[in-house]
Amino acid sequence: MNRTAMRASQKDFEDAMNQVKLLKKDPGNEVKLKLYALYKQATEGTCNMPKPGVFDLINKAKWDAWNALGSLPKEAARQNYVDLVSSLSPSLESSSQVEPGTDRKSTGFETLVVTSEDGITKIMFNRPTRKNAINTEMYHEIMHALKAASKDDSIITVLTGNGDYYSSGNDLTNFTDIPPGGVEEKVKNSAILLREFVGCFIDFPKPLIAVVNGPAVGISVTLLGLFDAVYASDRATFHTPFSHLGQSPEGCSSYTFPKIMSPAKATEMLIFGKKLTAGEACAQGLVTEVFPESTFQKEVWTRLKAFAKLPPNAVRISKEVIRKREREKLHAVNAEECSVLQGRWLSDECTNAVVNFLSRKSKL
Ligand SMILES: CCCCCCCCCCC/C=C/C(=O)SCCNC(=O)CCNC(=O)[C@H](O)C(C)(C)COP(=O)(O)OP(=O)(O)OC[C@H]1O[C@@H](n2cnc3c(N)ncnc32)[C@H](O)[C@@H]1OP(=O)(O)O
Repeated sequence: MNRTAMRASQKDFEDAMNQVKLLKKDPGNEVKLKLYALYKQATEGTCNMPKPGVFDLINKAKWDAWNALGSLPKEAARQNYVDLVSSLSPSLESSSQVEPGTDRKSTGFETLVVTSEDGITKIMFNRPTRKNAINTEMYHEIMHALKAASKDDSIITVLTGNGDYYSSGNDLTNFTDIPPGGVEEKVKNSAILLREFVGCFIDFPKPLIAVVNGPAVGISVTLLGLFDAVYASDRATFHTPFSHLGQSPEGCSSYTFPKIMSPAKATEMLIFGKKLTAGEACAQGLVTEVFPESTFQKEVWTRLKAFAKLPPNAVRISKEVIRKREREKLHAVNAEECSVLQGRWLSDECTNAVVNFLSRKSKL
């Protein structure tokens, strides 16, 4: 069958939507407008929205692109969308072989499930049997997912965990994979990776929201200081046992935690490894609100869906106004923390703690 005779199925269409998020290169505004218009036409039909005001430049450009499609049938719009995405990404054909039951999920991630719906991109840590510990692949995939989310149509981005944990932090087996260049090379590359990883959170342009479904450890806690809101189940705990692990604070927590919760309270967490309950973390300002486990998911997602209906430009611009003064400072803190950690990772204190965990002699 030639392409014009083909009719893209709903699944082809959804695969193409996911593929757009994985594009390595920004396709540019013109193509993005075309994609937007075809998507709206394929899902809602002829443009039925009131024309935005002249000063609402972005929404007016979107409206114009959609309206220009006139009464193009939904099926044709769906096919044109799939064809356009396929022309942007030669790998679309092969990646359309997603497993059954993965509709609406993005493909290509090993350690995450990424979905985008109702104006919300959800990035879910997906290593539940390892308590969502963050291995090297997951650091890379989170960065990739955040970069895609910063450019997609969503209004807010949510991080959450699959299973009983939010995340147990850095996967301690990351310490065992030593390259031919030796431990010094490993430490240097890990510091570069960590700096880039935390940098993605510092620079993220849309509201970033953590839905903390269970215990959180290490870097998954420290990063919360860079989020715009943190909603927690009353089952969640917050633990940063850096001294116990012979390590030192990261994720800009050496700067954000004393500001959020006072220097003395930050000391208890970051130096003495005090584990906070969700209620305590909320009282200290690290958590925005705590919900009973029985109603957590329902209440939080209802609230997030309402946030995602707010005018996108106002939301994005407000985040920029709130965050921009601190950005340079946060990058400097991040660089310093990573540099200090390089020394820690080479220390006997750190080596012993990791060996004890991996040989099952210790747990938090
Ligand atoms: C040379 C330098 C390279 C460094 C590369 C670094 C890159 C950036 C680093 C950024 C700095 C980050 C710092 C941190 O995040 S510090 C926090 C690290 N996390 C921990 O120390 C947690 C360790 N885990 C535990 O103590 C327990 O597992 C836990 C209390 C979380 C849960 O206990 P529970 O009894 O409920 O469950 P299990 O222990 O049976 O867990 C199930 C299996 O999952 C494995 N697991 C869990 N967490 C981790 C982890 N963080 N790393 C590796 N593996 C983990 C656990 O071992 C179980 O596996 P098995 O079934 O095989 O036993």
